[in-house]
Amino acid sequence: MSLAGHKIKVVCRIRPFLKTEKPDDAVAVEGTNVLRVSNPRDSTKDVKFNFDSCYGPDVDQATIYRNDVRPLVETMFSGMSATVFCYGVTGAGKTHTIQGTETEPGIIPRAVEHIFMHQQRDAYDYDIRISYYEIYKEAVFDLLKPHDPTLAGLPIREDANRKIFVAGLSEKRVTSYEQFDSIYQKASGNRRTASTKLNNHSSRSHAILTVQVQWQDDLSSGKTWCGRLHLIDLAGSEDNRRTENGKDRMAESSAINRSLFVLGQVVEALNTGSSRIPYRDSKMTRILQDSLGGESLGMMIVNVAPGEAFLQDTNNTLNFATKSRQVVNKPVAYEVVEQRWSAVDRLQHHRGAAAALLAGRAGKSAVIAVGGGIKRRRSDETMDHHSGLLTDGADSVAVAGRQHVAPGAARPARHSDGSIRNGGGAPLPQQADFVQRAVTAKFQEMEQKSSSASNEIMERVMRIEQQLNDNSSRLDSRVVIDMFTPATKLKTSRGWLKHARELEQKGDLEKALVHYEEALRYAPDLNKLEVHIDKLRVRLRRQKRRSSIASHGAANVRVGEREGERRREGDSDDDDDWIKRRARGQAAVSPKSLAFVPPTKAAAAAAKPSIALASKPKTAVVASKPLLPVAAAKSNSAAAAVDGQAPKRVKLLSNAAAAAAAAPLLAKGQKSVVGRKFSGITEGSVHDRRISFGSSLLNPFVVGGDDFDSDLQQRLDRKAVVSSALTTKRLEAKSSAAARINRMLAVPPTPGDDRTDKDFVLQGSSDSDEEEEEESFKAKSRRRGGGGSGAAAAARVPGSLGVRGMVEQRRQRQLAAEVEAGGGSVVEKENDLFPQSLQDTRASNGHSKPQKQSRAGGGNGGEAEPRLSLDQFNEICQASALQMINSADVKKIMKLQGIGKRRAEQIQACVQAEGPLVHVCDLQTRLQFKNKLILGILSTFS
Ligand SMILES: Nc1ncnc2c1ncn2[C@@H]1O[C@H](COP(=O)(O)OP(=O)(O)OP(=O)(O)O)[C@@H](O)[C@H]1O
Repeated sequence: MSLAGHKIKVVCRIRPFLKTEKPDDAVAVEGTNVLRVSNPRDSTKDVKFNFDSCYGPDVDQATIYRNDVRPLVETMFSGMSATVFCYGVTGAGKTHTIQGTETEPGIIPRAVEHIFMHQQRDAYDYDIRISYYEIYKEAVFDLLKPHDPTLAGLPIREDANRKIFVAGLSEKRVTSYEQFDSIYQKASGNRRTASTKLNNHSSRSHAILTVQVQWQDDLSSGKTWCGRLHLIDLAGSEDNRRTENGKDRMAESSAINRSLFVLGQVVEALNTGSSRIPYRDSKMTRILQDSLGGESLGMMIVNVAPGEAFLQDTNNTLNFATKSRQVVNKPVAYEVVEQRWSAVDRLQHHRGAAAALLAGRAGKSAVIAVGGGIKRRRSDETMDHHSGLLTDGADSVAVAGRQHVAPGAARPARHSDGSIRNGGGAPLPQQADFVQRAVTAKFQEMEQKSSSASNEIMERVMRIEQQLNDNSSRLDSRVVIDMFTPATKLKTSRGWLKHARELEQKGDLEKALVHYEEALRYAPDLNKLEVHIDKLRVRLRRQKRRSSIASHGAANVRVGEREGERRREGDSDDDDDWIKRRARGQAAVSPKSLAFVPPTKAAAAAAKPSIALASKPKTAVVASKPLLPVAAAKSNSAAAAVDGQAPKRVKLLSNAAAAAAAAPLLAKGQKSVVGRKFSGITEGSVHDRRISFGSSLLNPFVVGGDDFDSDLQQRLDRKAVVSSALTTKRLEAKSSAAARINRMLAVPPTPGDDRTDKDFVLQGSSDSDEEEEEESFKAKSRRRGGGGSGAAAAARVPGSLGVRGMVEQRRQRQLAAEVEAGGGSVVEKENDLFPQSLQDTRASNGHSKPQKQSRAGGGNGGEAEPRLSLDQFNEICQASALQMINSADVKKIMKLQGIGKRRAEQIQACVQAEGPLVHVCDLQTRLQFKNKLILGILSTFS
């Protein structure tokens, strides 16, 4: 039986005036179902509302129950679900209506009493259970259990019949009204209430009591029916200006108002036929889902507070109630409400299924009917359909406790070999025993499987729910994965694995690793995969190290080529490209760094070797013109090797020479050897460079010999020791630099100071600052080819000699000295500073000073220039920084380390207002700059 569209029943009740209220006639009942309300905008006019029933303030609880609620409760005994909920503003009498008082019991006690009376009257054995919970601040709490603040709210779920239920909610079986009353009173004490300005016992939550009645109408039929009654006391909508709620009450109030707002939206959506009904937008509407447009019977009691004071609220409430009246439910008839299988039914079903299975294995179809003489149930039919094992019961004969085969159907027979085959006639007793045993065993097995599976599923669901509650704010990926079934996990894992393998085959190890790791997340038991991932990680690390070494090696050589230029990461496009090409075997050496030509015959022919290679060179000769001073300083052994018979180590050559040296090897097809050796150079060079600063005989640009690899290996082994020593050195250097800066900061020199530090700026130059200044200007103008303008020079600030100016000055003086001493002309001179100091280094190491061919007649008569000490260099930095600062040019100033536009403008203003700085440290006194910043400025040039 099913009821066609059933509109929600709306009943209106006006509470009497409280003692504190001043009576008026703003709201009144006319007849039995009309409510007259003064128009809140114009009190001279009235607004009328029609409802199913309207009750004035003097109507008692019993009348309302008898007239409207009782019929609904009765529907329970037809296996239906019904919901009664009270709606209204705070203090309108909802709790009074649904719960009542001891002297005036409300709907709940009356309904339960009615159910028990029904039980006594009927012959059925009713199983009555109650559950009671509240929705407090959008969380569901079980009221039948003592309140535990540490517990998170319970989740709301939907069962297979799309019925809403609260997972994990406790149910209590009640056998008498007294028992119910004691439980209910205790549970009501757990409900959250508080005093507000409008209600001393204001409900702060929505409370839902569910009474479930279950019974079996006929033992032989096995039909179990279940009717449910939901009695809901909604919290009242609140105007916080009137309730004067505090912070806590406000939070509760906003949750209440929000859920009531969603309720309004649900009703609106139902009335407009919207495709989306926002039930899920609040817990309360989710609970009411079945009662609003669902399959329950619904009734809303609209509680109205009388008096003008509530007129606006009353109007809103009644408008909403009017809209709700249009909501149509489609209650489902009791015959499909719920059907439970008894254990006997299940056993019989499985017996039948197993017997059919056996018959099927025997090669013949069998039509076996099962059952104890009872009529077929709809659920049986469903099972039959799914299993495909049982056929229409109309053809079958069912006798309790025995199996019967349909007339004409094949029957199993026992043959001499004991096997069961198809045969005619009635089954033998042995056959019946055998089938019975097989069926029982099968049944037990299936039972076990299904119970363990359902246990497992339940456990999983509970675990997931727990995790979801624990991680309500964020959905952890573990939680998400846990939601998958084991089969899905495995499938997903396989998908990741497939992709990972493809990527690995393509050589994209990094991505492959990520995919493998994903696969492992879904299938953490795959030990082999774990091992494979570990291996892949090692491979990847190696690969990265190699490529890092390669790139550093290239950069290292580039450092040599650019002679002291600071290596900047990211400017190695060509080298990166080269590295890639090298990996493909298309390039031998970096185009920028080493002068190693591509292995083409044309290049080989074009190149003219400037050095003879040994007859059986075991190594490639790789060279680059520029040398780091230290590399050259350590190149004695290499030079010796060049002069010797077996050039196992060869000094760096010019680019062309290196190309020429490499060409024969390449031409002879020793590309691989060259490659390997080159690879050795590249790989080793990073470490070599570091080590060569120490004591190694090899320098980074010299390579060769069988012992190279072993030597390299040894040095790599010592890498850790050396690098830690280097770190210590660097730290020492840093701290000493900092100390120096601090010294400078402590006693800032002034232009008038007597410089006792002979290393300062220009060693051996004029004693006075004026002379020094003049000298620097001269040097500057000389560097510019004498074109320096006097005005520009005059604008220079004392002590602001630039780095280039100083270098130029020194060079000029040296040249003059050389010309004076040797009388020869300087034909060509190195422009760079370092080759000279390199020579000085060699000289100071006791080696004969090599004479450059280009210095015609130069001899070695020139006075060796003293090395530029670190202090000198710092002073140069200082001077340069000052020059930039005193230029008062924002753009220039901004080039200093740590100086942004704002600071630069500050400095500019300061210089313009107070004149040029004498010392960078003056920034501290003038502009309150920190020492750290001054250190940064100075480091611009270091
Ligand atoms: N029909 C009635 N007869 C007598 N007193 C009533 C009636 N209805 C309500 N009251 C009284 O009005 C007051 C407020 O009622 P109640 O607590 O039921 O309001 P409420 O709508 O549940 O408020 P809230 O939403 O804040 O919980 C109570 O003191 C209650 O006793």
